[in-house]
Amino acid sequence: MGDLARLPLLEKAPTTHAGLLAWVEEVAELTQPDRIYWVDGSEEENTRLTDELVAAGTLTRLNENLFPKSFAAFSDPADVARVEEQTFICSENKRDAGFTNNWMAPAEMKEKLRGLFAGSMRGRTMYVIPFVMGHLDAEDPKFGVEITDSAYVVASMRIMATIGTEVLDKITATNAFFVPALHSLGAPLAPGQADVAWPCNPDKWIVHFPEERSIWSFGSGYGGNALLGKKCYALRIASVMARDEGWLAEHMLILKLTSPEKKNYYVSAAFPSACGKTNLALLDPTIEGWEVETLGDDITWMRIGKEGELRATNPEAGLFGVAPGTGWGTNPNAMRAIAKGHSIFTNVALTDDGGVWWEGMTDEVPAHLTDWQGNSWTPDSDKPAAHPNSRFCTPISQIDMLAEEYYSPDGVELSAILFGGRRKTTVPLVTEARSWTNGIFMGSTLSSETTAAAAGQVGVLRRDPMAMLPFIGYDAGDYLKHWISVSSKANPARLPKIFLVNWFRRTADGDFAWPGFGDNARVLKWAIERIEGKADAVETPIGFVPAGHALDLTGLDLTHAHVEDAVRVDPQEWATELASIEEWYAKFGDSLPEALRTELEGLKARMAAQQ
Ligand SMILES: Nc1nc2c(ncn2[C@@H]2O[C@H](COP(=O)(O)OP(=O)(O)OP(=O)(O)O)[C@@H](O)[C@H]2O)c(=O)[nH]1
Ligand SMILES: O=C([O-])CC(=O)C(=O)O
Ligand SMILES: [Mn+2]
Repeated sequence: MGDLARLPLLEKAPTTHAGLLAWVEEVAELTQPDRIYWVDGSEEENTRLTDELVAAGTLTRLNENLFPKSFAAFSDPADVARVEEQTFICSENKRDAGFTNNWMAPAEMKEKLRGLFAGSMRGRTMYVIPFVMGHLDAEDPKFGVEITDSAYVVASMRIMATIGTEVLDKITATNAFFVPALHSLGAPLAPGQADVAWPCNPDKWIVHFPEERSIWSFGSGYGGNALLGKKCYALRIASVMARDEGWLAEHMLILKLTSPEKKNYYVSAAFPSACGKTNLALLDPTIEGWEVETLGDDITWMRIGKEGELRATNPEAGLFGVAPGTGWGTNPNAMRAIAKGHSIFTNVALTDDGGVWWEGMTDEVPAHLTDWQGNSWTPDSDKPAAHPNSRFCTPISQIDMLAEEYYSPDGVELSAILFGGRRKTTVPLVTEARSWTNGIFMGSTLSSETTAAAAGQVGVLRRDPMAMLPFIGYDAGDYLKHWISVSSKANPARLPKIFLVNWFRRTADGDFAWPGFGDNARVLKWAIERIEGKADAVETPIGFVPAGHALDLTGLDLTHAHVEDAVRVDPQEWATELASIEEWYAKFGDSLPEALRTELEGLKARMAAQQ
């Protein structure tokens, strides 16, 4: 302890992990906080921190009878979503970041960041949050330590991950490697300077050093920019770890489906941000006899099991879900979980009785609200009451339908993988891939119209491979090769079937071609029946789509012709699509796996044969 005595800020450090102590000291020297606080993760600590956040005006305490132990936060209007333009993968070589990422040389970026972080925590507390993504008792637990000057981040990380003393003790006892994840709001306080409710900096930098496995995030307090265990670690850094260690880190939900015959199936699904993962994960089936339970709603780690099966786990402990559109009608399971409290809402509207509201929560629109920017709001207002990317942050354990397998470090064997996006046209409701590699092709060419989950224009069509475009921590072509190489180690008979889905196709009248939400269980049923060799399909050049009569429409006001329309493969639309896919693949240059180019050639040939 002799060394520690020279570090007054670290005197009471609850660890002897030399690497961790050295890093905490280095960061404290750089950022100059008023004090250092080691987060223990306890209930008592959470009460204290949230009390302080209420006093500071960052959190608004909600009506205890409506949402127990819950709070609302309202961000700076310029800090409402992930900032992809300011997100960087700083690998040693530019080539290793690939064409899908922003890149800067690590030394240059470090110099820039050191300048930004210098003194950035003045007047604030520096919180040290030990955390683990996935199970603490996993064979190879994935540890991280987030240093942040935001107590809102501490309270949110407590919901989203396992944090605190039990994690730190294991890091110390096993002298474990941890991902150093440094976060600052970039809003130091001069002596006597009053704070604002949502401190942040107009200059935002979300930076990853993949070889070092470290994260530096500056200037934002929001979601995926600031809760560094989530997108930054569990996807971007983890995808690099996964490449090196032979597994996959994916932007996927996991659900468990039980058939009327009581057989269990596990399904994962990759959809881009705000394209329906949380809703599908918490699905309330509208067909008799089929049951859904949840394992995860946003991130899935997959590896090949001992028998060559593909196994999946969810490394997160909470939901950070899109609020608008989440309602008693569309997603009652999410609403029940939220209603249990212990939640933090960001950028939703407040009701006059101290509850929260957002567009789509209830059919009836309240007569008066306070909108997310603090303005008085009535149904006549021309702006939405809640920000389109407003979020609820809720412990996953509050989901009544949480599958017990969520708690198993071994995870579950997948039977099906869905890839999906938000496409008004072209992409059928559901298409079964012709083969595993054809399914990887579908994933690699996945496309979607952009949403409010990231800063920038909404509704622009872009390719989003495996829904990982903003999250692949290395070269995108290498990432696709890795998918092929990992799965080549599986038992081919045990590999899941792959399906492409699109809940967002429109009819000629502009309506959704498919009711979606709970009715998506009908699509899952067809997928499972295909796995069991029981359901009819029609072969198209892009894959197999349900025959009109093959989708269970019991209780729906839809006809077989309606289904045929929803799964139509339109030659004209696909001619345009093929040109767009060619353009997309050209961007990969040499790094595109040959097997996928062959898939594209096959699709072109099948299309041409149809003309
Ligand atoms: N029409 C239609 N809309 C849907 C469906 N599923 C989800 N949505 C809407 O899509 C939006 C986003 O849904 P989420 O389930 O929160 O999306 P997500 O993929 O979990 O989003 P992230 O948390 O950003 O990754 C919400 O407004 C939903 O109401 C569906 O089946 N049909
Ligand atoms: O990361 C966030 O801020 C929210 C999220 O889940 C996503 O955008 O996919
Ligand atoms: Mn997400």
